[in-house]
Amino acid sequence: MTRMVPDSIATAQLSRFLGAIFFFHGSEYALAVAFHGRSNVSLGSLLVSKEYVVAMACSLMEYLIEYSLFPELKNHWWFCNFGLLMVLLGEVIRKTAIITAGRSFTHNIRIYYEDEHELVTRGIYRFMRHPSYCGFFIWATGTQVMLSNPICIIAFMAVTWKFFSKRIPYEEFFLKQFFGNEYAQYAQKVPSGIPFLK
Ligand SMILES: C[S@@+](CC[C@H](N)C(=O)[O-])C[C@H]1O[C@@H](n2cnc3c(N)ncnc32)[C@H](O)[C@@H]1O
Repeated sequence: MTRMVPDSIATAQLSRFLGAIFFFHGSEYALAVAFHGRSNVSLGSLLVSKEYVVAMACSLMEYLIEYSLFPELKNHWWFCNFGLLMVLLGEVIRKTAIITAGRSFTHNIRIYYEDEHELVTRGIYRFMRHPSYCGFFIWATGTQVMLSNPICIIAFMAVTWKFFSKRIPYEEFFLKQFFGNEYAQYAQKVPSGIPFLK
């Protein structure tokens, strides 16, 4: 006999998902304002791009389709709770990175050196060069584990990985220009923080 998923479970899962999204974007914007001042922060710091909205809409679609066709797929609470843990861990790693880097952390990659920009190698940056990307990678995958979305778990991991595989070399090209040998030595010693990216 098929075990039906009561609507209250879907409500709880979707509430967690929406809660995670609102918290993530709200806190990104709030931290940007705290470090850079409201007049220097645009709505871009909410980090809501067209591609991102499409990805999240697809994940909701996958959830609703699977919920109506295979409700038992959504009924593994240990798996959803594991996703929630990933979301929390991703948030902690990312926000620790933002707070550690302070004014050196900008949502847009700096392509010109500014006086307030110091090379950060302390705190969480001692263990990985791109902790905020590592945190986002775990957070984004966690949102899909939370929804038990098999297709989007793989798709989110692949798309985010590809995105960072292009962004990191671009960002580091400028960091090497700004900080020269100091950054080159740091990059040799410390891993990126994204699986399979040096
Ligand atoms: C979105 S932040 C991401 C920072 C870092 N990649 C991370 O994942 O934590 C991008 C900005 O941070 C700056 N940045 C990256 N690593 C840095 C470091 N170790 N010290 C200072 N600034 C850094 C870059 O110059 C860029 O303007």
